[in-house]
Amino acid sequence: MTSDTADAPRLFWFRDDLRLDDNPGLVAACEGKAPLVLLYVLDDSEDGTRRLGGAARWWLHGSLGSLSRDLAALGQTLIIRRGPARDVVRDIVAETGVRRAFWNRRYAFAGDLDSDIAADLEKAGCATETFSANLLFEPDAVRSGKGEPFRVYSAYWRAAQRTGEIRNPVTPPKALPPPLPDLSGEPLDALALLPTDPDWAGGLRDAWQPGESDASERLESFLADRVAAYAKRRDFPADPATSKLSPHLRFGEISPVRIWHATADMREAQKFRSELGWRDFAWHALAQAPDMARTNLRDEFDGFPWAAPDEEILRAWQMGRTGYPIVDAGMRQLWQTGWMHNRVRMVVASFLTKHLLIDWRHGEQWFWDTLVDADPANNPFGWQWVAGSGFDAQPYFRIFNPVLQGQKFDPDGAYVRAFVPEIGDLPDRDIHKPWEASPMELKAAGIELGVDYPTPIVDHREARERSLEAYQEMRQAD
Ligand SMILES: Cc1cc2nc3c(=O)[nH]c(=O)nc-3n(C[C@H](O)[C@H](O)[C@H](O)COP(=O)(O)OP(=O)(O)OC[C@H]3O[C@@H](n4cnc5c(N)ncnc54)[C@H](O)[C@@H]3O)c2cc1C
Repeated sequence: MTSDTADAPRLFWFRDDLRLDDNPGLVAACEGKAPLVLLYVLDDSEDGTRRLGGAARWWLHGSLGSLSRDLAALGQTLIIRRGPARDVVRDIVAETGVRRAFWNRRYAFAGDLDSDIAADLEKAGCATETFSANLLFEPDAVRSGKGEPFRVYSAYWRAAQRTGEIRNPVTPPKALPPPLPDLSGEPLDALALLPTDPDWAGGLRDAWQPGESDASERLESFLADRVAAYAKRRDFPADPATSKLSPHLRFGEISPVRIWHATADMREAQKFRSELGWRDFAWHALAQAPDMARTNLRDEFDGFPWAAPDEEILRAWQMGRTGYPIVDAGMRQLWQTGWMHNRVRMVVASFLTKHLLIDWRHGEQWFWDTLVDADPANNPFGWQWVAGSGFDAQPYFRIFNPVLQGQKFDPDGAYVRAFVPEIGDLPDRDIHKPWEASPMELKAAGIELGVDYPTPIVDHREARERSLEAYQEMRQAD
């Protein structure tokens, strides 16, 4: 390396790794004294990445604000720019004379885009160095004995753990090289990530604080108070039993490697750690099928006879007005807080695809727009898993009964009462099936069914038969 290159400014490009702790690319970029450009690019061009939905944009605003403040405390500046990443990165390198660029790796379509950008930069005389930072095991690192990727989680996870030690986390830099004077970006507000007219984000503000420090506090409190009961209580949506780290992980405010090592000596954390394995597995699947948000992983589902789109029915599901309390509670939790409990995600996704026979892509898109943790791998993976079209999926013919799911996982109705308050005065016996309450009970609870709360939009038994027939039709056509 010439001294010219050693003194030239360096670039670290932040993407889904909005943190200082355990950020290998950032640490490498900080070696030496050359000035450092710290860049974030908001790319809505859909070239290699998916345009973020509304709730995720709200989160991103908070996360970038928090990162900017943390960097400012170390004398640095986050340069925020907008536009197709390929153009923005190429331009900033030309503008600043950067000769070495660093980033943490992305995968699937985003990985292809990064390879194109690296090739552009090499041509312009700028070397690139990339790092593993956001998964425990990168998608290509886990292979069967025959060198094949996996389609079954249990085999994948066994093989992953045989591939060797997970790297040690790196500590955050104590000091950062100076910024380049006179280099400017856009103010965060100019990205217009927050909703204004109307401002629907009140519930999100009440529920969350994006940013690295809240992520690590959440991990600490989870490990101190809740991890021991996680395996037993994680399916009960009224319990604060899970970590709620998903949006922090989605935006890389906390590293899975940091979490892995923080739980190394906790036997009781095994189940929790295996959920991080599912996250890796979803990325392993996305790397095999980058179009997973649009294309069935099992192609016999291409012939599935989904119902013709019915806006009114879809709207009832989206707004939590199906008449099935556990489904409605989940959909309202999502709308109000930008998050939904995992068990209930499975129930509402099953209800959409099986009871309503609506193509899973409609649900996936709604989640993409409304979840603060909307994730390019986990979201389509979760939808295809429930719909039956995915890798290692739940069989299509396993159809959740929303009443039984409610009674089993929300036995005293606390979750339903929190999000469907208009039926909150029904006795526990009826809370998951208000249509079976007696006229006297309904009156005592102040409910007129069909007026204050809907009657079920489909009958469970009929819907179940219809969806099993649709499944048979697909199998016969295949
Ligand atoms: C239809 C459907 C859609 C989903 N969409 C998303 C999504 O867009 N983003 C997302 O992060 N998760 C998604 N999930 C997975 C799961 O519901 C959430 O990760 C989990 O509810 C987040 O809550 P938590 O952080 O408290 O999880 P915890 O139980 O505390 O788990 C810790 C972490 O492990 C990962 N994890 C947990 N469960 C899963 C899982 N089943 N699959 C993959 N990773 C998992 C998450 O990163 C999570 O934060 C979806 C699941 C379904 C059924």
